[in-house]
Amino acid sequence: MNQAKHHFSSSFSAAAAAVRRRADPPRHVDDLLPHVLGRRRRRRAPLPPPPAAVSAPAPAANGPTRSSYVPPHLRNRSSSASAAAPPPSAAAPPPRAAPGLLSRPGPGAVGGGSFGAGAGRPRGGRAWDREPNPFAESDAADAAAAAAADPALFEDHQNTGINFDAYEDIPVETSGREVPPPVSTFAEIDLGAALNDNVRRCKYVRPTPVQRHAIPISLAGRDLMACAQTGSGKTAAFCFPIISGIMKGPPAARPQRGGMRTAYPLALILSPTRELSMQIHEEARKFSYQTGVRVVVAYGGAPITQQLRDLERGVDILVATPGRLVDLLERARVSLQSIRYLALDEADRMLDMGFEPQVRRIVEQMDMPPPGVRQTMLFSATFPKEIQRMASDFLENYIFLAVGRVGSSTELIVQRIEFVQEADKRSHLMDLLHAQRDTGKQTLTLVFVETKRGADSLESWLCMNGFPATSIHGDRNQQEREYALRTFKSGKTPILVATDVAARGLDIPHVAHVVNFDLPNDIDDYVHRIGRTGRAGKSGLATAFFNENNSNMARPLAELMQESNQEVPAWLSRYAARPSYGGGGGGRNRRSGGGSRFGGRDFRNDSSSFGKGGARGSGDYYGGGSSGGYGGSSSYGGGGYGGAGAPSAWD
Ligand SMILES: Nc1ncnc2c1ncn2[C@@H]1O[C@H](COP(=O)(O)OP(=O)(O)OP(=O)(O)O)[C@@H](O)[C@H]1O
Repeated sequence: MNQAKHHFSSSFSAAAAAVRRRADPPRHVDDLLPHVLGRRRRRRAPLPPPPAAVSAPAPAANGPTRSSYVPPHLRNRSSSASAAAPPPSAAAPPPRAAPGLLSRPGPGAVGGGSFGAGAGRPRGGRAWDREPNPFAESDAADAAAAAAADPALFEDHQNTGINFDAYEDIPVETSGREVPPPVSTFAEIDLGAALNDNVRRCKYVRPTPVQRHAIPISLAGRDLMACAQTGSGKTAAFCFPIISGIMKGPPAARPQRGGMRTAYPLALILSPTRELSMQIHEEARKFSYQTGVRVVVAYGGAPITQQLRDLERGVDILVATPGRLVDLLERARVSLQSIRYLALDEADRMLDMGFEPQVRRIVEQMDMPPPGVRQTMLFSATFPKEIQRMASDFLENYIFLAVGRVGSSTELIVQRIEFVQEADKRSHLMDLLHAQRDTGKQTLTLVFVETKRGADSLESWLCMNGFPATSIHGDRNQQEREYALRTFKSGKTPILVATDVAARGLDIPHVAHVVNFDLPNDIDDYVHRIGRTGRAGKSGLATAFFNENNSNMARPLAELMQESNQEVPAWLSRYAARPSYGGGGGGRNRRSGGGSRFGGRDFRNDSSSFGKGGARGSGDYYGGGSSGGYGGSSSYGGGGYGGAGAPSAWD
């Protein structure tokens, strides 16, 4: 075992040494591990032309221009409404527009009832509002990089997908009736001029595979259950159709009931963590900039008063964590009766035992329109069949989309498993960090541990040993959590020690290395954790420390690694082959046999299921429920999640 540890440590050091020998300083994690990545390395595309060209497109001579753009659902408004709210004009900003604050349609102008009918917001009086430019920061960074002629910095702000070709040969499965065909380019999709402008501002040159398939399906009004690998662009895949649909849809009818201060969003996006909700909100704000579509976020741990004020100013898209949303619904400050679109990000997490009761309450027991009336989209990188079965309650005549295998990890992430005894973990981590430091490259490292106490103690120990670190977990207050993320992102504390609260969805640029200091008990949690690196076509490195305590993970890990073309250490294969160590006792870790995820992917095609809801209570949901069952996952219980049924500690 020590031999195995030694082998991998030395291969890492050899990689680092090889990097040091290079003439050019390495700028990428590919450079960190040339021996591993050599066989898969792709040449980086030449830098595209300066972004100024794409961020400020010249209006077409005859076609519709941004200056004449009026969201379609406003075009047939009554003359009194139009008199009160002149059409928006990006070309003719209001006199008070300041740099970075561009004009947008005023609250009375867009969204009809959705913009706070009965929500107490001024209607018709104010024609223009000031919408902070969500691109200001990246534009400034681009400008600074261009001025400094530093191509490295410049490259970091490209979203052209340095290695997006990596996704091209991924197998795609769709099932369901009359599946709309995929598209190859954004130009083929009628998203609307204002949203197209934002796609360009985001520097998305072409859609990722999940976007190519999911966006046409959603634009066709179909319900969707979509599974695609971490970092492959699922956020835009559900945001674009929602924003486009709201822009083009009919004005919302003013609800008859409800208090004067009740907000009536048209779309609801639910996500499991506060930080992920904040991130989706930021993304959605960029996508909806100057479209007149207003996005508000509500999550726990932050003062509710500001969120109430935001809601009062009007909301089309509400991004929320379940706990805070239930609170708002109970106070009658939000009504779901106008909901047209429901999206669940990390849908499998939202429907496992920790969240399911709250989510069912929101979706089924409040005033939300039923499936078939609203449009529902469920997205995740992992989708166990038992969760698919539950999720089908929320859907009507839906299409199932799998980009890559359900629950697989991307080949962009180099996975390494090292045998490390508990007592040696800290010194081993130190070796890795030293090797990384020796490369001279400033990168971010995310270290996952199992418990909140473990996170605190590892953070202190790292700091004491000269490695600036911070931590995020459920016992830290929201301010501390946000501060930790900020200092990590900025590189001030380039090591973040985290529980599973940071495992899902977070898109942090420059995370080059994820270390599973403690492995989770659930292979899906592992997939999400390592997915914090190797995103958007970039490569990444994930190292996990394995020992006897993780024996139930041997088989699922070996299978996952094999599936994503990783070298499986011989000792891990031997562990995996032991009948008692395979994690084959059922529960979530079972990847093969029994019609689980390794076989068919849409549970409706599984011969053991009987269509919608037909197989509930049988098969792999309750069956085999020994280890690794839903409530028993210590990554949720002991880690950041506070135990099954207790997500409110961190939402
Ligand atoms: N078409 C595109 N072109 C270039 N970059 C893109 C495109 N679509 C998304 N991205 C970028 O890819 C990154 C990952 O996207 P996103 O966070 O939506 O991934 P995800 O699939 O939701 O991942 P996870 O499963 O971890 O939640 C983001 O930085 C996003 O800006």
